[in-house]
Parts: sequence; structure tokens; C-alpha cells
Amino acid sequence: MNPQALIVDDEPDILDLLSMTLSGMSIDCVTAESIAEAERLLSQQSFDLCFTDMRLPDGDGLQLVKSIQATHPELPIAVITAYGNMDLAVTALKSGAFDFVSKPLKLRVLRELVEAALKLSPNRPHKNDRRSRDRLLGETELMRELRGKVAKLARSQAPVYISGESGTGKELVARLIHDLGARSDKAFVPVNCGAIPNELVESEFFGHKKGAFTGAVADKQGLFQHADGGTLFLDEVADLPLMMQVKLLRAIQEKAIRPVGGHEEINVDVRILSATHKNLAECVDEGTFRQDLFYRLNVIELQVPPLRERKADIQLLAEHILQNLAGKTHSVVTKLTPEAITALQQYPFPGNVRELENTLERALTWAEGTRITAADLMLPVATSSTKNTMSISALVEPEINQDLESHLEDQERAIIEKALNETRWNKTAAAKRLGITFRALRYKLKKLDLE
Ligand SMILES: Nc1ncnc2c1ncn2[C@@H]1O[C@H](COP(=O)(O)OP(=O)(O)OP(=O)(O)O)[C@@H](O)[C@H]1O
Repeated sequence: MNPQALIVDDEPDILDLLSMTLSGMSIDCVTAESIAEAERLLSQQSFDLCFTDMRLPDGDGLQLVKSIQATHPELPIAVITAYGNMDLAVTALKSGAFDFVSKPLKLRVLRELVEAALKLSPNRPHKNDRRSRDRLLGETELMRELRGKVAKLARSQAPVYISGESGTGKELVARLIHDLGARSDKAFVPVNCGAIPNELVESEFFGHKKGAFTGAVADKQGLFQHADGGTLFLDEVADLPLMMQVKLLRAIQEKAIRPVGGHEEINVDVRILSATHKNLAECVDEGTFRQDLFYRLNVIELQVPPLRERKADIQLLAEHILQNLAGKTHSVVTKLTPEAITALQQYPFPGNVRELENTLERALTWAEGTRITAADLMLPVATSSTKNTMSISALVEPEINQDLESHLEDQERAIIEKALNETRWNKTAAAKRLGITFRALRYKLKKLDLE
């Protein structure tokens, strides 16, 4: 049987265009001219997809989005909005619409939307639930809730802004949203926005034409093209230079990009997920992040809680990490003594799950036999503060005869070395722990002769 679509609209032109396009894709269409008629049809037969106009004779499309959320949460519903009415589109996405299309309808956009919607078959969530439980571990209420939200967001095309401290699992969450959704057979492209030098950022995102600048020896595709049909994950999005923020906003709005040195626009169909460990709303207040872009990225915010708020999951996570490490080295799984587990549960983990991974990997090198003791963990003495900052208490004893500047440099060097050691010289992770950009860290490494 062909997939069934319900189209709710009272404009004959739109009805015709939609019916023709969908029929061309072997989809059977049933039309309704009002919310009441749509609800009657929904109670009588099952549908695979629904389109609704925003303005209907007996109410607005949002009403229908909400009632379908309540009665048929598995049914993808797309809203048709007037050209340029982004506010309404965003509200619809927040209310649970799968996606939106603006008038005048573009056939390409319509087809992509329909294809994505049809990939979400109603019996997928159960399978998904097991899959996400195996990857995003945790049995605390917080983690169950998070997995529920991830599964729901995977069924939508809405941009999601993932907030949370460093190392909490934001990228893992983004990957899951992609893998459980309709775009999973296309690429998931993660990009660390803070790690791209300013002068290259535009060409990294949009690609360039041969000869566009010195060194552009051949045409090159950008990240948007790599992610076409899939998902672009903008990690550390707060670090994006302002000039690039304007261009990114345009690309998202137009669903098109122009390579550096190119004259033609290229259509792209990309779902945008973003994250940062910074407070993006504060960045907007401080003027370092554009409000309009924030509004477009943050259609839905998903918070990943810090590890210290889900201590009951620490043991489960630790055992899983040790199992993985044993698998990598083909050795017997090392166990934690009860004291070691207690020590882990009492430590605030400012670096969250990533710090737990690093702690256990380091402990393995100290552990004797197949047991990790509390001492092997070498956890820093917890400071009273549980904030996501490092303890910098007396890293380097000041020399009386030292001038202030070289003393500060020594302190800086010691803190940076500590962060680098704790992140196994992963500069991106170290920069995050230090609360500075990748670029700033690179500069400091050079200045302090640490490279
Ligand atoms: N709930 C979890 N279950 C299993 N592994 C997890 C979980 N949360 C995080 N991890 C692991 O912890 C590490 C850090 O996670 P991830 O890179 O997703 O964090 P992040 O919040 O994106 O960090 P950053 O802010 O530094 O970019 C990864 O190896 C990830 O697989």
C-alpha cells in the first residue's frame, strides 16, 4: 500500500500543487479544509505524513500540531507558512512540528521533506530506545528523560542547541539525534568552530573555487556540502567569528551557500545541531554572539546535566569505560574496589564524563593486578567549589626575587601543562577546560614555549 498523506488547507492552488507532487512520489493524498475535518479523518484512518496550512477557517495550524502531538505523536506533521514568517515556523517547531515549508512552495524542498518524513516509520521508537540506552548510558531519572527527549528530537528537523558543561556528552547526544533520525544514512559532520583560523572559516564552511585566494589550487567542497542531506554539528558555536555568524545565518535561512570565489548559489539540505559549554544567551548580551543567529539555532534547547548531578550513574559509566579500555588492549577487565567507587562518587568531576574517562585510563597505568584502588585514581583534592573550573591553588610557589610578570607566566605555564596532561595533550579539550578558545591556547603555547 502507498504511504498516506493528509493535507489540511483551504487554498485550491496549494492543495493542487501538494497533491500533484505527492502523487508523483507514489503517495496517496487525502485532503481536509478545516481542523475539524482533519481531526475526523485522523480518527478514522492512519496516515504517514500530514501537511497543514497555518491559517484555516476554524483555527490555526498550531492547534492541529498540538492536537496531533497529543493523539498521534508518531505522525510527522509539517506546517506551511507564509514567506518570511520565521517566527511562526519556529513556534510550530517548538510545538512539535516535524518541519516547515514556506510559500511559495519549492518542489525540491518539498520532496526532501517528504522523503525525510517517510523514513520515520511508527515502529522505530522502541528499537531506538534500546539503541540509545546502550550508547547514552545512565539509569538516573535525568538520563532517562534526556534519552526520551533525544528520541523525540530525532523525529524532527528542528535545529537543536545542546547546552552543558565540557565533557558532559553533548557531541554524543548530537550523534544520537542524527543516528536515530531520518538523516541517518547521510553524513554527520562535526565541526569545532573554535579550532578554525578566522581567515579560513568561510572556505571551511562553504568551500572555495580554484584561485579564490592564494593556496586555493583546486575547487574544494565545504562542510555544508559534506553534510548535505545529513547533519552539521557546530560544536563550540560561541567561538564563531561575528563575520561568519552573519554568513551562517544566511545559509540556514536560504538553505543555500556560495563557495568563496564562486558566483552561483548551491542548494543544501542540512539539519543544524549546535553546542557550546559557554552560556550562549550571555554571549548575546555581551555582544559576541548575534541575537538573530541565536534565535535560529536555539529553536529547541536540550540541556545535558553535569555528572555531579547524576552521581548514581558514575559506577555504571566507570565500568563501561573500563570494559571499553580492556577491549582496546585485549586485556582482562579491571575492577574498581568499593573504596574507589566511593571516591569517584564523592569527586565533583568538573570535566564530567571525559574527566572520568581520563581518570580511569590513568589509573589503569598505576593499578596492580586487576583492581583499581582509590589511591590509583589520584583524584585531585576536591575544592569546596563544584564549578567547572580547575583548582589553581599554589601550583607554583612564588619566588621572592621573581618579578610579577615571570611569576604569572610560571603560573600560566603550570596551569596549561596541568590541563594538557589531564586531557592527554588534546588541545581542544584542554582549551575547553581552561575556558579559553583553541586559538588562545595555541597562542599561549607558542608564547610560553610549550609546543
Ligand atoms: N552518558 C554517557 N554514556 C557513555 N559515554 C558518555 C556519556 N556521556 C559522555 N560520554 C563519553 O564522554 C566523552 C565526552 O563526551 P562528549 O565529547 O560528547 O562531550 P561534550 O559535552 O561534547 O564535550 P565538550 O564540551 O568538551 O565538547 C566521550 O567519550 C563520550 O562518549
